[in-house]
Amino acid sequence: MSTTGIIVEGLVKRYGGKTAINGVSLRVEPGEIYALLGPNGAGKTTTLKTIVGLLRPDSGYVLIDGVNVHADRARALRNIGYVPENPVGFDYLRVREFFEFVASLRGIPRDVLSERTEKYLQLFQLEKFEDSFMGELSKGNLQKVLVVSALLHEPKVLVLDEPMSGMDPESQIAFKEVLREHAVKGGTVLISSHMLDTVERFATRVGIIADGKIIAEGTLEELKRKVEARGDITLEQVFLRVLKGV
Ligand SMILES: Nc1ncnc2c1ncn2[C@@H]1O[C@H](COP(=O)(O)OP(=O)(O)OP(=O)(O)O)[C@@H](O)[C@H]1O
Repeated sequence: MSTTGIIVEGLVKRYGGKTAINGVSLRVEPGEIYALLGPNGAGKTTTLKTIVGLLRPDSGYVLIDGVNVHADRARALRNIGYVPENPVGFDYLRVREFFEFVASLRGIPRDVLSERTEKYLQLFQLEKFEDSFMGELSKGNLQKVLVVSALLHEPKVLVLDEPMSGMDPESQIAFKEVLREHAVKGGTVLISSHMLDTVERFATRVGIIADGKIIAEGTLEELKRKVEARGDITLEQVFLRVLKGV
């Protein structure tokens, strides 16, 4: 069986006595955009942080393109672009300097960096902020800068925690296009979101998590069948029915 993309098996993560995720398993193949949905506190952020190696699971494992994240984090990270839920920057670095810093960590040559930053700054309407300090940016613009920084090394796997929450509509459109393009080229995308009407239009598969467990998973059509819905029904309605156990 192929081990490319994301493989998550039996993840359990506890914070002290509290079990945040309890046996989460999922697979995201190259070419897929998998949306992880769930109510507040369901365990989305904990799952994503564990997948990118920021948290160590109490049990279970994660393979990114065949590399065990918790056994060989440095190697696994080469293939991951991660955008955290709460954007945090380096207040006294200019946007341009931040990208140079990321490029030096990632080993991106100067000419490649300038080509990529030009492309993404334009795409996300960030050109005029290139010389701004990160600490001066609005939340949405900081979020976009972090999205760009996660794309700079063109990772195979993107893990994105509610990346669109602060973005204006034009940037959301550009962002969705970037994700589609990434998937079409054989990349893998795992995204958490509360924006169900948006997710419905670009996710190829959806997982619904509640109380630390994936309670339903599939394409929108498969989920509709699961809740025995007939006719036109939105992802939002499917989501509510799954949570109610209908
Ligand atoms: N650092 C922490 N210490 C203790 N408990 C935590 C910590 N982080 C999260 N939790 C708890 O773990 C559970 C899962 O939280 P998590 O942030 O993963 O959920 P989420 O689905 O991302 O929520 P939201 O949609 O509100 O962002 C919640 O009960 C939360 O209170």
